Amino acid sequence: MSKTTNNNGSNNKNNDSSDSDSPLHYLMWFRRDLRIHDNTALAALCERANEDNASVSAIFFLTPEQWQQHDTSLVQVDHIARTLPILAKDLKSQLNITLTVQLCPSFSDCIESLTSLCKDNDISCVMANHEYEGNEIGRDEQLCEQLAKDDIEFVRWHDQCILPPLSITTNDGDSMYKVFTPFYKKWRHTLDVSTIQMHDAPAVDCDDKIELKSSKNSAHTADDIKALSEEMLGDYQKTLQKEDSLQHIDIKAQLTAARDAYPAGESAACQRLDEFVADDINDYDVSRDVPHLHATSQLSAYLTIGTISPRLCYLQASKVQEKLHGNDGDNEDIDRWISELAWRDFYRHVLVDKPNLIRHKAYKEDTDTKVSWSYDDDDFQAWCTGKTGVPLVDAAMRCLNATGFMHNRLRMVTAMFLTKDLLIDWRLGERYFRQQLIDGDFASNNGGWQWSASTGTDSAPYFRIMNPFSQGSTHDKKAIFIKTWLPELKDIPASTLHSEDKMRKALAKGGDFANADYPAPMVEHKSARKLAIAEFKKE
Ligand SMILES: Cc1cc2nc3c(=O)[nH]c(=O)nc-3n(C[C@H](O)[C@H](O)[C@H](O)COP(=O)(O)OP(=O)(O)OC[C@H]3O[C@@H](n4cnc5c(N)ncnc54)[C@H](O)[C@@H]3O)c2cc1C
Repeated sequence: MSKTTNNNGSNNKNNDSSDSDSPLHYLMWFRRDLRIHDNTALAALCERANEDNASVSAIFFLTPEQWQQHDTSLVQVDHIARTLPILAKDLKSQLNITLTVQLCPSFSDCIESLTSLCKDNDISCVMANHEYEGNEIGRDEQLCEQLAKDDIEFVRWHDQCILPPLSITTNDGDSMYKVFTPFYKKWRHTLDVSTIQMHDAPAVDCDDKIELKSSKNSAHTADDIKALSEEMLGDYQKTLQKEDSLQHIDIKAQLTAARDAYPAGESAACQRLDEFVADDINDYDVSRDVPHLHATSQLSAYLTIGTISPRLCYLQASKVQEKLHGNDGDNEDIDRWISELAWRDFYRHVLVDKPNLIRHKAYKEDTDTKVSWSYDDDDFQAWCTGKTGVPLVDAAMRCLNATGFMHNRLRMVTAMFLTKDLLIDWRLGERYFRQQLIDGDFASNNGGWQWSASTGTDSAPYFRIMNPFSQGSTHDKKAIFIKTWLPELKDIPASTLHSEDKMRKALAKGGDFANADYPAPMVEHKSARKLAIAEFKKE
């Protein structure tokens, strides 16, 4: 286990149970790790509590102001809100821990609340899992200082990745990999030669529980947590509804779709993993690029808020690989899926190595001065609303707006279209995705956008620009996905939908589908491609 602490974890007067007869109280601070199994901080805290005969309480802060500042989507906030009562029940029944959920709009409120919670309740040790984004790091550092003043320990554990950020370094020293393939080889090798640690928390023995004294904006039972979370969600929804840029989203329909697709809680996430590993992983390499098949795991929403551990995902996939293909057995499907989990780790490693990314900087800094990005609002709105006249792009954007999810291949296609065909600044697309995605996650989203815009580390070469029409013909041959999301195109043959020239002719005055309620392609791909390449070639 690798951890960071505001002291060395030893000789702390508060944690020496022999010093005093009064029982010790410890606190688990849940953030993006809303699960019980293989939660590194939770396991460490419960083990220590049992050694010290201490009680354990848990806290989660609802931070709507901060979420809004980070463009967290309503569907993701809803997913968190739906998960909390389930977590509260599981903690109580399985680990003898009470979860308190408290409304603390911003991170500075969290620092204040947590400090007074610790003082008021005689809490001597707080544990949490690391978060790697800028504001989160700043919050934790400030809190560390605050708590240290009162000799309260604050210990953080690496938990979000399969292998902790900065742990995979180049062979010649300690620099970080900038390219995925060598990173992946080292990552795989490290996992092959060492046993991966899973951390399951023991139930807490000490019954001397404290009910956290906190403000009226807090809840301690599953029912009260549900009510408080729903109230916060309603306010969050109202705030977002005021934003002009989101007027085209049917928020209620999006919420309903996301709730149907993503039942909340750790058991639901584990069930999804089991089903994927049993039914779909063996076809992954072939089917993962066909959007209408839904052949990927759809675990990202759970991984993002931490209702499932990435190590469990890796272990389950490895077990199937071993069972079906033996110890040395390579299997392209399973290898491919594991490599996607490694991409998730890779982008977190990149973020920790280059914290500037959080300040909206391009990884390849020269692209920030060289490329004259467009900020044309009409073009951007056409992309957001799925009205570009490019069927695969529009179908993907309408799917995102309606469900809060978009298939990986389509994320690449739509991101490339925005940044290369429309030459719009990738940061606008990155933000829009965060505002809609249920799995919105800074590192993976930023990584995906900078890959597509050719501004990132190991990104797509600037001259290799996807043609969104050919992408349709390769990955949605019969246009099943396109027609699902663009019913106005249902009568147009797939071969027409996959050809820019044919579409222009079909939709033009006198064309076969001139009456279709659908615009002609807003740019000519061939000339847009030339312009984009010229921008990147500039000295
Ligand atoms: C422009 C763009 C933006 C993206 N934004 C996000 C985001 O905000 N949050 C997010 O989780 N993923 C993001 N991705 C990565 C990827 O699209 C999603 O993780 C994937 O579509 C989720 O579906 P799944 O769970 O079925 O994935 P599977 O194919 O089943 O993959 C398993 C897991 O591996 C991880 N993973 C897969 N592909 C990638 C990838 N390219 N980069 C990083 N991790 C990956 C995810 O955690 C995923 O759940 C983005 C990709 C692009 C190109």
